[in-house]
Amino acid sequence: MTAVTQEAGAPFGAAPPSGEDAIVTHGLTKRFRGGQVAVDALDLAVPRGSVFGFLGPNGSGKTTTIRMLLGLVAPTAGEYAVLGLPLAQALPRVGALVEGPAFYPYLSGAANLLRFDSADPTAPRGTARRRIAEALERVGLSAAAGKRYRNYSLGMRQRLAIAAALLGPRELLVLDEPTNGLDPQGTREVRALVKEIAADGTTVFVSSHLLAEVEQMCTHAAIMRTGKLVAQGTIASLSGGLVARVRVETPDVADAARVLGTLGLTDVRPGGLEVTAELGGHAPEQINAALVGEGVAVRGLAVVRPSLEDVFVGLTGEGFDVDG
Ligand SMILES: Nc1ncnc2c1ncn2[C@@H]1O[C@H](COP(=O)(O)OP(=O)(O)OP(=O)(O)O)[C@@H](O)[C@H]1O
Repeated sequence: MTAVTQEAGAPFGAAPPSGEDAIVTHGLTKRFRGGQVAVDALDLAVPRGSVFGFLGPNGSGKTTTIRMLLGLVAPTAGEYAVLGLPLAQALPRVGALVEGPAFYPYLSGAANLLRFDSADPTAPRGTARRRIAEALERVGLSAAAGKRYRNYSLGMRQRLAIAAALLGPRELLVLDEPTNGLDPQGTREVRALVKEIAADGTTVFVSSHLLAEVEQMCTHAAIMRTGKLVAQGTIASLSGGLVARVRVETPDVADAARVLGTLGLTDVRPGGLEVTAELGGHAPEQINAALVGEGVAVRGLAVVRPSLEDVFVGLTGEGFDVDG
């Protein structure tokens, strides 16, 4: 664990068992000069093998946290461990994309990666070509390896940036807002790539201000608000505290409410032209069949599952789009 109160890079406890968390922080805090607390006593646990979404509105402290984890910014207080190792030993096993790397527009993707690789004094020269070919292969750019960077699409450019972070075997990939500024196609490419990389066994820690993106792409998430952790856990456990509801659109509101009650659904709420109720363990198709069987005119039936946005609103009383 790298602690502010002890020598930087000191390990946390004994050598980690293989199941240990990829990232752990305790009370991690960053106060900038001028008094701004960007990260406030953060306790984070990122399980190995997870795709961990670090979610928060702009200014909530995501980039500052990532910069601390990578040793780019010194914490004011608290401690952290990356891969259970002293930071100097951990970093060669960590690929990171924090600010997009500067690529030369007139060089090919492969030539740009070669420049990147050459700048790494720990990378053995003799195997550079193989490393680059493997990184390009991993991000699906083998066929475009010889194409000039300036002719790459936005998605290809970001995949090349991720390839630069994957030069060498990595146990952990840290991506700061990797879909920011991409077009829809590029966003799809990067999201798919993140899933592929995770499927190969690499832990991915990815920041985002997009709730839906984290819900789609990640197995776990931590939700930040103005430097503080609001909640963390698996995506299912985060929204598990909130229950799914069924919504029936019908002009026969009273009859529909009665049928839902008879079926054993709870918290039945009749409205203008709809009735909602907690779904519980009921199958939507059986609810529909029962309603129709009782002569209720069903215009629409939907299951409304709680989203991370509902979790955020439930925990903070605010919409997600608050600015830190
Ligand atoms: N070098 C700095 N000096 C002073 N304040 C800073 C510095 N860097 C960041 N901050 C402030 O710390 C807070 C958190 O910023 P940070 O960039 O970590 O948030 P973020 O969640 O990554 O947001 P974004 O997605 O907009 O980058 C913000 O209020 C920001 O203005």
